Amino acid sequence: NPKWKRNHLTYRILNYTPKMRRADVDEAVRKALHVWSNVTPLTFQRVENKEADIVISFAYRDHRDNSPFDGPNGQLAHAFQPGEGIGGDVHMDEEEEWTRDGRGYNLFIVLAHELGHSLGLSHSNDPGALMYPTYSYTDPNEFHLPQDDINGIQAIYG
Ligand SMILES: CC(C)C[C@H](C(=O)NO)C(=O)N[C@@H](CC(N)=O)C(=O)NCc1cccc(N)c1
Ligand SMILES: [Zn+2]
Repeated sequence: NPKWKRNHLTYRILNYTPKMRRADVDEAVRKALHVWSNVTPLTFQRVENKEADIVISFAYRDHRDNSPFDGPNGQLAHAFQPGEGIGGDVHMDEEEEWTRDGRGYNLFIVLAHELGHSLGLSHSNDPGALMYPTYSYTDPNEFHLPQDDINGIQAIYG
C-alpha cells in the first residue's frame, strides 16, 4: 500500500453540498480527519485557495476522473490513494442525501471511510470495520474507530 511520506498533511474543501450548512460540512470534515489523526502521528492543516495534499469536493456524474458517479445510492464517494496530484483526493457524489444525522447518508461517516482510502487503506472484510465496503450508520457522537481499522492504519503509519 502506498503511504504519505510526510506526517503533516494539508487539506482543502473545494466546494460544498447545498444539502447541508457549510459549518456542518466543515465540522464533519474536521471530525473525520480526527478519527485518523487520533491513532497515528499524522496531522492535518486546512488550506484555502491553494494546493493541498487532500482535496475534498462534491461532484456530479462524469467529473473527469474516469469514475463517473451513478446518481442516488450505489457508489456514494471515492478517494484516491496517497500520491501527487489527484492522490489523496476525495470525491463525494453530490446526488446523495448528505446529512449530519441518521437520514440518508451521514457525511461524517462516509468522509471517515473515504479518508481511510486517502491515507492508504483498502477495504476490510470485517463487517464491523469502518473500511468495510458498505455503509452503515453510527451516531457520530458515539463513533469509535473499530480495532480492525486501528490495526490497519497503524500497520502503515506506526
Ligand atoms: C468501488 C468503490 C468506488 C465503491 C465506493 C467506495 O467504497 N468508496 O470508498 C462506495 O461508495 N461504496 C459504497 C457501497 C457501494 N454501494 O458500493 C459505500 O457505502 N462506501 C462508503 C462507505 C461509507 C461508510 C462506511 C463504509 N463502510 C462504506
Ligand atoms: Zn471504500
